[in-house]
Amino acid sequence: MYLKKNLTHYLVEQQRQHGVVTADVRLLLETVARACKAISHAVSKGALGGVLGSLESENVQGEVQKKLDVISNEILLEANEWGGNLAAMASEEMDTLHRIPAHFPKGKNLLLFDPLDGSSNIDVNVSIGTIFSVLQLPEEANTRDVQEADFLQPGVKQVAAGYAVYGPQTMLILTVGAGVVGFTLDKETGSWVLTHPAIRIPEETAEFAINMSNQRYWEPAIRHYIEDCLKGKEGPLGKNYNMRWIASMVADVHRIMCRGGIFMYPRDQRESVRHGKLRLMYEANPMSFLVEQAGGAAIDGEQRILEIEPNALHQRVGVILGSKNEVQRVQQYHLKHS
Ligand SMILES: O=P(O)(O)OC[C@H]1O[C@](O)(COP(=O)(O)O)[C@@H](O)[C@@H]1O
Repeated sequence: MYLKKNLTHYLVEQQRQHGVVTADVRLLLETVARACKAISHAVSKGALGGVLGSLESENVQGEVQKKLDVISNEILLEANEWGGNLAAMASEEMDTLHRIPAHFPKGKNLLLFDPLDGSSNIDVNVSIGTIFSVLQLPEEANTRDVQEADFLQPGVKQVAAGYAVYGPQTMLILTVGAGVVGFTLDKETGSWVLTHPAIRIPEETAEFAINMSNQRYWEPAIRHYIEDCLKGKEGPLGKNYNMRWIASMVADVHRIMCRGGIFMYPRDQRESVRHGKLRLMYEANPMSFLVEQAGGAAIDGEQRILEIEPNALHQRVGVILGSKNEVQRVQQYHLKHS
């Protein structure tokens, strides 16, 4: 064997032997992966490429955009416009949907992405990533212009999801609904090599990830849970917990994919930010699909995230995901304290 199994080989197998991915979704995923390579290249240049720092613009959420947020968004749009596999795209960085221009063939899928997640880490050389989700275009939209409402499908309808993490290695973690696999970018050959053929999240953990500085805004359930974690072996949970917080969801979730843990960005008690920080369509849904496919669980507090009926493209939700038994434990705290 001279060549290691790569992304194309894996996807062709999923299409031909297992029938879990269609030809157009396979080609679409290859294009997204190609875009991630270009983003990885831009990220790795840093100050040498003049790509660090902020712009004067704000995105639809009122957040200041980093240069690399905008560059990554452009790369994903440009790579995916002409392939004929998509009807429209939606991005955390754009106010509304982006229809495939009329001079390109219109496909039957929808792509959603957070082009560069973990903005606060871009300029300080800490891992960041790209998150993406693929939905099918509803039948009735084939004969008319795509609308925002066509994207508002619950996460269980996703046909594929994944993320690329730009860290010490560049990796692509992917699900097409048949488990979770991981590829490492071989920068010499430019190939996404299958290095993690069956990612599983351990059911038990004693490691949590949460931004502790928001403690005063948490719901009572999360406050009680963390208080009990901090009591360690002598407390009601009977074990000593460790805390990790990178502040890039991609990197925090990737750690959980590798060794288990629980990640929380809970809902906020303040009226103005009641729904939490993370976006359902670009962050919570794709990550929940991946986590469940790896044997973990993902809830907003009480409810399974993948079953939430979305009401807006940029909707925010509480996110609690990771090792199954620990997520269920937090769900119990919610049932008890709500
Ligand atoms: O600044 P905080 O509260 O630590 O938030 C960090 C969280 O925000 C995010 O960076 C998302 O926000 P951005 O999309 O603006 O990057 C997540 O990746 C991360 O988990």
